[in-house]
Amino acid sequence: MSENHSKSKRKTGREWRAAAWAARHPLISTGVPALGYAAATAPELSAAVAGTGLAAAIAWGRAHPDSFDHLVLPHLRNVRRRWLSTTYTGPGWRRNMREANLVREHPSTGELLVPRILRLRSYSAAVETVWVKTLKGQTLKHWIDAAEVLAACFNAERVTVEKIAPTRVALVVQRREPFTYTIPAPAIPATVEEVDLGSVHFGYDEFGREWTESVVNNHLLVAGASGSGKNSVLWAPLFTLAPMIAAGSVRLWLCDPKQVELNVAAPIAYRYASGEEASAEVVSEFLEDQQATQAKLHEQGLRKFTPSVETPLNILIVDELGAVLAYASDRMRMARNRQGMALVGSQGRATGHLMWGAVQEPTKDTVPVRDLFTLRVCLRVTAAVHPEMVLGDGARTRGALADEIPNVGETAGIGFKVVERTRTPVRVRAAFATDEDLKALVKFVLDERAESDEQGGAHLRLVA
Ligand SMILES: Nc1ncnc2c1ncn2[C@@H]1O[C@H](COP(=O)(O)OP(=O)(O)OP(=O)(O)O)[C@@H](O)[C@H]1O
Repeated sequence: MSENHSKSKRKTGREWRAAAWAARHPLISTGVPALGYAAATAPELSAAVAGTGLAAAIAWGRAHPDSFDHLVLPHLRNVRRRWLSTTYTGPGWRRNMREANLVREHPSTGELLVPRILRLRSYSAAVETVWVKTLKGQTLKHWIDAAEVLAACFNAERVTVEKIAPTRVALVVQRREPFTYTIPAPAIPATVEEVDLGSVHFGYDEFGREWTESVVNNHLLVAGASGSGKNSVLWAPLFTLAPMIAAGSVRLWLCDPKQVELNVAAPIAYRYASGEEASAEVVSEFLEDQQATQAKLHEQGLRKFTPSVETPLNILIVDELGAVLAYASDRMRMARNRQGMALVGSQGRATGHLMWGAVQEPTKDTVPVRDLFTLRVCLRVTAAVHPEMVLGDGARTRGALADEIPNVGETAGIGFKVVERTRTPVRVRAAFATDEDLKALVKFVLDERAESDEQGGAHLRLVA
């Protein structure tokens, strides 16, 4: 009998469906009638209240654009996108779902079953996220396969899909390039105490949020074609670290095999190597330093270090990993570099020995130690296989279309990183340091050191 009941051919009545909709949208189902009632019974008072509210909003927006854009605009955008565009409301949403093959007929009633929107948030003018309750039996793959059609239906540049719960997905809809401006170099903190190594500024993400990363626990890999702006990703964090570089609690070991990119930072480096041979020496010295620190920590019975002048955080920055690990003429030297960097990659984090490297061609042949990098950024690349190589399996399908970033100067520094917890790619842009910014950074560090010297300070001296 219960079987017969579950196979009824009659659809749920309209009034019950309307009641369910009203219960799911209490603001609209109570607010709209209340407004209608107020307008009908006290039109003058309603008009005065509405007019005052509008005037106050305009005044706020003009007087304090920052707080208005932060507190009010996102809500207005949410309402506009969710309720005032045909993309996500009733018939439009149904049509889009049908185009993308994401609807189904109820087996017994023949009713059209359509995935339901749970929530929409428009974090920036360029991007919105739509949480959707999927139909029974739909998998993440169904949605990922439909992403391209959805982007076309939504009139968006890109749609990426993220699984939130067993029957819920989030669609990240990118309407246009969120980065139409260059992000200026980060400010230099005034003192060491203001530096938070767990949250170092790199730039901004597509949602308009600050892009920060921990530099204590990560080896950083930046991949990108020539001119994609790899250096900006390596430079940006140095601004936040500047007071610690000055104090000697962060030491930079720079390898500049191409002999052009990093030399401006040579005066503030602990070690600076220009050319392949010197770079190999720095890599091997770095490894020796790591091993000496391991022995020291072992002697002191410590399992972890805390960055300080006595036990500094060491960062090995390699401008072109290919030149150090793959393209050089001396095979023995390359093998030593690979072994050295593999040991740094696998054991360095415990002693504060980190490696940051840039690479144009992120293949295993070029960067055999690729998997040891824990923080990876993929800027514009030249092949569709590169985003997956850098960001992990499935990254491109999830929306990391780094190979589709146009090869024009305006896109430099734009790329993707992956949020570890959800494996969702997020579009980011690195801050860009001009030559003047870099000179100011070097000057800051040198001035701080000079001042500290005058006061008998104990920063580690330049050895390069
Ligand atoms: N984050 C950024 N924002 C805006 N413009 C940038 C950014 N990074 C770089 N650029 C611009 O792009 C140009 C190329 O950048 P850069 O030389 O760093 O690229 P690259 O990837 O290191 O190239 P190569 O591998 O050839 O050295 C820079 O001269 C600068 O004008």
